[in-house]
Amino acid sequence: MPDILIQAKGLKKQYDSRNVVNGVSITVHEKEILAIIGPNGAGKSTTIEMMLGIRKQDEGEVGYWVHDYRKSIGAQLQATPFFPGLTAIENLNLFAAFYKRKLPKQKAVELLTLCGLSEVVKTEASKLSGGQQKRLAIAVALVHDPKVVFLDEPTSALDPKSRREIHQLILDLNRKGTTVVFTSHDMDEVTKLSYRVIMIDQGMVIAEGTVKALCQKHGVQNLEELYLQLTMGEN
Ligand SMILES: Nc1ncnc2c1ncn2[C@@H]1O[C@H](COP(=O)(O)OP(=O)(O)OP(=O)(O)O)[C@@H](O)[C@H]1O
Repeated sequence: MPDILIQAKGLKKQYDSRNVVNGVSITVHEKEILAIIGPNGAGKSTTIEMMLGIRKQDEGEVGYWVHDYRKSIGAQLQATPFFPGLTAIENLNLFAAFYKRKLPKQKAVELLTLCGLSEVVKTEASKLSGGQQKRLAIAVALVHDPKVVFLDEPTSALDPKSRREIHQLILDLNRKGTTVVFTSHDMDEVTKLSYRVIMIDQGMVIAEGTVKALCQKHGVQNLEELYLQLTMGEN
């Protein structure tokens, strides 16, 4: 088993006295693609934000492979605030500066091209389409060559072609050694991309393993069936 990069243990978070994350433990291994799945409101984003250190847990702890982990983790969250009036490439440069990096123009254009944004390099970020903004958020997450990247619903709201391109981007990144943790509601996408899946429901981990092993264990044909079986009876 490759090295452990991040180990979250017993994470709990309450909002308004409601347990939205209720004892979640997640281990992220080096060079894997880990999918975190579960119904709307299950607590996936909150868990990710606690793992990123941007939301404080009420209980539990998160351990990292290095002390200064923020320098080596990238994140595309569901809403990435871009800077108004700045173009795609200017936003990228600004985010690079936050990491104390100077992004050479060629590298910035390469990254935008990798994320399918070569034609809108100089377009104001706020004028990009929803899907293009999502791609820019992914580019921003990669600006400092992170060792681990968290992508929260990287393909939601994308058209099928863009979705495929993001799949390829995730696979390419992983091939180059980047560890990827992502969330998705698309079970085919999860099956195609992930080495391992963690299913969260009502703030708790209800299943964990490879898609193949989980399907065998529960006697189902595919991940969607498993998902429906394990979350049945909920509204
Ligand atoms: N800042 C907040 N204040 C109050 N409640 C919150 C806050 N953030 C999240 N919640 C609530 O916590 C619960 C879990 O939200 P979270 O965004 O983690 O779910 P999720 O699994 O990522 O859902 P989705 O798949 O819809 O993105 C939801 O009921 C949500 O309304």
